[in-house]
Amino acid sequence: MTHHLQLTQLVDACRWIGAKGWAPATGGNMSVRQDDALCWLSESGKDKGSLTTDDFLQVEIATNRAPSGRKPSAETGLHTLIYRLFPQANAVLHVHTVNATVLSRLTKTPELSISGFEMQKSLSGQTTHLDTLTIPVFDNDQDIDALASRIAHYAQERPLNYGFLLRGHGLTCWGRDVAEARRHLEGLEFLFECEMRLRQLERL
Ligand SMILES: CSCCC(=O)C(=O)COP(=O)(O)O
Ligand SMILES: [Zn+2]
Repeated sequence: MTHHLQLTQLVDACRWIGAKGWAPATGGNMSVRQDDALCWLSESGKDKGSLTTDDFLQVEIATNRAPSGRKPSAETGLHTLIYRLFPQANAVLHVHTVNATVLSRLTKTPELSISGFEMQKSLSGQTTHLDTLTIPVFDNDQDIDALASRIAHYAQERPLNYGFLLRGHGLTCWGRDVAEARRHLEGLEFLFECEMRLRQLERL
């Protein structure tokens, strides 16, 4: 599928994310890969629920530079890191959901473990609720280069699939195309909601 079609699908995904309330107050950023060298990233500071194709900027994956001179997302360095680390990743979605924000703060350890849910199978490669899903949780950082280095270091040591949490900040996830990235986002968010509700009820 050409990147033009993927960009149209990404715009649809952004509207869906906005309607879900997962990108409040300009939070979140989204991208698709064009090829090995370039991706299209949302412009910084815009309401991500009402973007058009004109609100996406071409960015060099190797350098984070935007040839247009316009300002791509403040979190450009995380998108390009994912495209460098995972050649099969072609779409990246970053959202500020309440569940991701709160659960990442409740998780004091470097990883969130989730098991026992049928919906784990919404994530590619997962075949049973009996497996334990491991989602890394990285401390948030305003220094995106430093944050990207920590994530790259983690990926050298441990499997990094589907996505990661940024503590007190949100979820970044990806897929082979926009449809898979959307499914991973919806599946992970469902699992986070279940985990949150279970924890609340278990404290009663
Ligand atoms: C009020 S959102 C704070 C910045 C952020 O975390 C985000 O996801 C949006 O930043 P961008 O530069 O992509 O608009
Ligand atoms: Zn963010």
